[in-house]
Amino acid sequence: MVSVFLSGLLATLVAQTVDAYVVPQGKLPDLHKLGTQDYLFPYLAGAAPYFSFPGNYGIPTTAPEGCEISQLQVIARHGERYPTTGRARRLFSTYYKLSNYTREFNESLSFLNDDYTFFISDSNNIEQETTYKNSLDVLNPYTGQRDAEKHARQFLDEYSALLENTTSFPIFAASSRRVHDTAQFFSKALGEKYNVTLQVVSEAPTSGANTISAGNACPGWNESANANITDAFSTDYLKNIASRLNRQNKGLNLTQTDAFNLFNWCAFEINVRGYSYMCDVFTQEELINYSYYDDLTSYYQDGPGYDMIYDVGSNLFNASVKLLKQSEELDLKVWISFTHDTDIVNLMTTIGLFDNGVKLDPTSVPFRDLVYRKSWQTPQGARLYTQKYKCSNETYVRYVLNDAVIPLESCKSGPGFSCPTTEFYDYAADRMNGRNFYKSCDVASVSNVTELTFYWDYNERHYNDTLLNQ
Ligand SMILES: Cc1ncc(C[n+]2csc(CCOP(=O)(O)OP(=O)(O)O)c2C)c(N)n1
Repeated sequence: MVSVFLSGLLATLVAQTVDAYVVPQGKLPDLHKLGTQDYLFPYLAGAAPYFSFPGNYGIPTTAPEGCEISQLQVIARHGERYPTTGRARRLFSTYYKLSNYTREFNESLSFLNDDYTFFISDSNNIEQETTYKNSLDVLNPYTGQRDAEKHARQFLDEYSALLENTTSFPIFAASSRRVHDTAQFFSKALGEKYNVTLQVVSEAPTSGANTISAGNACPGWNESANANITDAFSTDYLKNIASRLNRQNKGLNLTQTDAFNLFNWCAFEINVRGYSYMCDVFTQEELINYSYYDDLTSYYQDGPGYDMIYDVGSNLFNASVKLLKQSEELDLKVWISFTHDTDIVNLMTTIGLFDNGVKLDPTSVPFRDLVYRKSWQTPQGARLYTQKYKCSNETYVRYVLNDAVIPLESCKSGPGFSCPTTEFYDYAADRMNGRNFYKSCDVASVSNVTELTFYWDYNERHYNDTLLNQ
């Protein structure tokens, strides 16, 4: 009797354990495609899964011989995700067009003939991080959850010494749900030794300057400010894709907008499923055009091509420099924050990491002189590390973006191509001279909060803002 009861209990337990891991299995024939498309990621406009920065000179990211890290700041993008509401709407319109096609598909679209299911199968997932649970294939190696967990382990591997005397510390997250979830996956993956308090800092415009996401509190920003420049980029590559697919599939009526959407289909399907046959639609030339269009629009909307961005990025840069200057007095040596891609791009613009003064050319793809490659800078899970280290009696600052040391072109005389702090503080002051986020963005129209304080007042305020699906 007891043994019957025990075996019943065991069966229930096993069923529960197994059930906890029930996620879609994926299709067997697609096994060979899973996790094999990394070579495309640098061309997918930052929508593809994480990849290390390709412009890497191999400078070790660890502190140079004889030097010791005294402060680390991490600012990271959320991980792999489902498309946003706007993107999903556009993707569905192209998907409906294809799903209403009544003939057999040919050539690169023939994968749609098989029992293809669209990768957004539950609208609740829109805007959200991809996880083991909501991923469309149990073997998807690119979930945002896994990325954050792996990042946490990599961080511990390199920097756990900085937490030697600190087991309780804050991690800051903008209040977007996917950003928060990434911060939480990261925090949990640090292990039970650490007691992390997530500080969820509002990204609503009312938070004004006290935000990790200045881009969300900048009413003065105008998406079309430089549209006259970016619109000059030829859309022939999109027309070519549409006409090739229409030629191969009689009666199909794809437009150049559909062709543009297919790039997002390719990128986000990889986030969700771990592979995408849609990526095989493009030629290398088309991928290059697409990624350059992303560089170009980012440069003129969120980078050095739009003067206001130096003010926007100064909100975080100013706080970062303040933390660096206070490193001796502060108990905490590690400052970790999570936010959106544009905020990191804005920050890097003010820092001047990818600004060689050459304005991006909208009339053709540059090869030799292109240093502003947004499509390389902020893939899903992107991470910018600010390192401060001490060697003998000197201190230095340098940046590591997505596993690659990116020296400051005008200040790199220190060990490991770092910038001596004495010079760095002047450099930073110069970059932010006359810059004012609050004024330039007309923040006063949405908030009276003029200063970023969360790094200094989190202990009293306990930031715990409502999460937003944006
Ligand atoms: C300076 C600035 N203000 C406002 C915007 C408008 N804006 C567009 S996207 C975005 C947030 C980032 O969203 P998303 O593109 O979904 O990036 P992700 O969350 O994937 O990192 C903002 C604030 C902007 N791009 N730049």
